[in-house]
Amino acid sequence: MYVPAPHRAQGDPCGAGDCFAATAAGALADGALPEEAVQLAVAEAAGFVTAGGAGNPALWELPGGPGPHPTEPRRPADAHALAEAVRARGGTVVATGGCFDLLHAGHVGLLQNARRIGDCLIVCVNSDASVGRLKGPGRPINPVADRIRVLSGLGCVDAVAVFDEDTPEPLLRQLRPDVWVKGGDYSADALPETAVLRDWGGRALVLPYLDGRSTTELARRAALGPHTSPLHPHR
Ligand SMILES: Nc1ncnc2c1ncn2[C@@H]1O[C@H](COP(=O)(O)OP(=O)(O)OP(=O)(O)O)[C@@H](O)[C@H]1O
Ligand SMILES: O=P(O)(O)O[C@@H]1O[C@H]([C@H](O)CO)[C@@H](O)[C@H](O)[C@@H]1O
Repeated sequence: MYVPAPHRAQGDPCGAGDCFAATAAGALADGALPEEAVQLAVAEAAGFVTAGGAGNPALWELPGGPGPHPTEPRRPADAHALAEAVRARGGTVVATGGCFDLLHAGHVGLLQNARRIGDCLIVCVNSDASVGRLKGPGRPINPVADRIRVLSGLGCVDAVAVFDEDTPEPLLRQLRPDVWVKGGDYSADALPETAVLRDWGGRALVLPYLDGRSTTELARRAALGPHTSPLHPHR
């Protein structure tokens, strides 16, 4: 399988192989297909070389300098700073958006697949007021602080940003992601975000939809309590 580098990387190639190997191994460990892992590793190594390779300590030095570091919990990055940093090293910024009220297997599959597309995944989450206007009375079930915490706990999510408007366009104009992702319950051509991304050459994608999973359905089943029928997990 031949995977061309996304761009001709000018810089110190020292460390590019290690960057490739580490990225590919991590992607495979996250469940990526071999071809996905190789594509991701090629893009990451090209970005590493462009950003100065092993000669640029900022790419490999731990915050606070060399030496043993406590395994402190990963703090969610600031979405705007993350997008800037990834773009500066030639990486691909992927973003998605939604309410993510009661997180379910469909959400997690979408987020994991979205992360594999680029070099970071930023989740744009509707504020509580925005969810209430969109989803109706009694929503959100989970306040935004909890929705942020749950999303930030997923290894595939690098940062979360909240927006209060009815649609994420103003936030997208600030983040300028290369790729905008939604689930298969949407059509990319019909998304209002598609036109916004086109302003800077970005593109919108829809990814596979896991049938039978939705927050609404989860809430309905939870309300039925023990009388609810079992979900058919194979679907
Ligand atoms: N079953 C699913 N499989 C894949 N993606 C999904 C699934 N359900 C929702 N998504 C995607 O997750 C994102 C957040 O959607 P949302 O929070 O509205 O989920 P939902 O479960 O449909 O919620 P609700 O039932 O409240 O409408 C959207 O991009 C949506 O396309
Ligand atoms: O969780 P949902 O219902 O997928 O989130 C909504 O998605 C809309 C979509 O991106 C089309 O614009 C968005 O406009 C809305 O603000 C919610 O995020």
